[in-house]
Amino acid sequence: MQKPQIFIAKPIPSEVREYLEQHATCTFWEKETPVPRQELREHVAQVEGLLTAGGKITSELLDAAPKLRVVSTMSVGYNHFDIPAFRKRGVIGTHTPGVLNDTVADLVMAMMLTAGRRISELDRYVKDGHWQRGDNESLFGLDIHHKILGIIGMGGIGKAVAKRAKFGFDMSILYHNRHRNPEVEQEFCASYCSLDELLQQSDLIVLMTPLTEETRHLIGAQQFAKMKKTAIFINASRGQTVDEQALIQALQTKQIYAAGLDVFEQEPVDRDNPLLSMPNVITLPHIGSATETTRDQMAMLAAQNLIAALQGLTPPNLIPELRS
Ligand SMILES: NC(=O)C1=CN([C@@H]2O[C@H](COP(=O)(O)OP(=O)(O)OC[C@H]3O[C@@H](n4cnc5c(N)ncnc54)[C@H](OP(=O)(O)O)[C@@H]3O)[C@@H](O)[C@H]2O)C=CC1
Ligand SMILES: O=CC(=O)O
Repeated sequence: MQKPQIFIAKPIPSEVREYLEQHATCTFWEKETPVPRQELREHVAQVEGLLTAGGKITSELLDAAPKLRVVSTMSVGYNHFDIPAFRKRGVIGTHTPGVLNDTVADLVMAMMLTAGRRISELDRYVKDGHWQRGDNESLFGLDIHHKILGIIGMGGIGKAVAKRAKFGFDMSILYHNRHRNPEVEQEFCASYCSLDELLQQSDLIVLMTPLTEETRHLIGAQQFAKMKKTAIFINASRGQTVDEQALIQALQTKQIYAAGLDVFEQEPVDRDNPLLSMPNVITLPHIGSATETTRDQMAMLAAQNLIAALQGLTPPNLIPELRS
């Protein structure tokens, strides 16, 4: 049987490359920079399978790809896929849930601790030579342990955060999803509550929902107004789940204490974005899953999803909305 043609739109580890070459005729994009749109259009016009990571897969791109049968993204989020367009054309879409949960949760914990104990700010303070003898109360921060953590989006990553927070830091867990999850409630003694209750009661708030039409700007001015003045807000989901102007205002007016952000409405973030000059805001370049081990696992999973679907099998991680 002839091997399918595939385009791999991002650099991948050599063992994943070898696996793909066993099963398909491959064209690899070798550069770290994203494939320019026109080049992507030319490549997808020739292939049955695409392995990607972030660029938008629109109906216009799918129209330019008459042979394309499968698009596999090396990410758990798939808000860059036009799902109705996939459905209409019968294109299969896959993603990489699970393998990154612990790595993203570690980063969320790191942001909570960094924001609470002001680690970035105080690191700068020492390096800039401001440290003097004596106990300086202006350097004090907030505890994380034994506090109330509210998780909005208690899915794979949310649960990995809850585990660390409950068993590592003795925190009490509140959560808000569209559906209650009795297992989560039992495992972490977590309490289900409305979004408003969670915002009002939590000392730390972690936003971990996918980006959908329902969650776009889920957290805006009204929601920040409900938070405690000592609240630490962490977003590692997608930038568009938060109204960034409202977040800036909440920080400027001290409605909340601090924020940890791995994602922004516009990425890369604008250099003149006010969030970048606030000492109580941790800013990271969307690196939630970015460890070598986890990225290798994600690349292999994305490759296995792609090949399984091209072979007519049900891929391990078919996008939920595309399951029949
Ligand atoms: N910063 C980074 O590098 C990374 C970011 N991400 C982002 O994190 C997101 C979550 O990943 P993961 O945990 O694997 O996803 P899951 O699908 O496992 O969990 C998502 C959770 O969000 C809940 N949810 C969905 N819609 C809503 C809503 N409207 N209101 C409240 N809760 C909602 C779901 O519960 P229910 O269905 O009951 O509502 C579910 O529990 C990804 O989609 C991605 O955007 C992921 C990896 C890395
Ligand atoms: O943002 C990363 C992802 O896996 O989704």
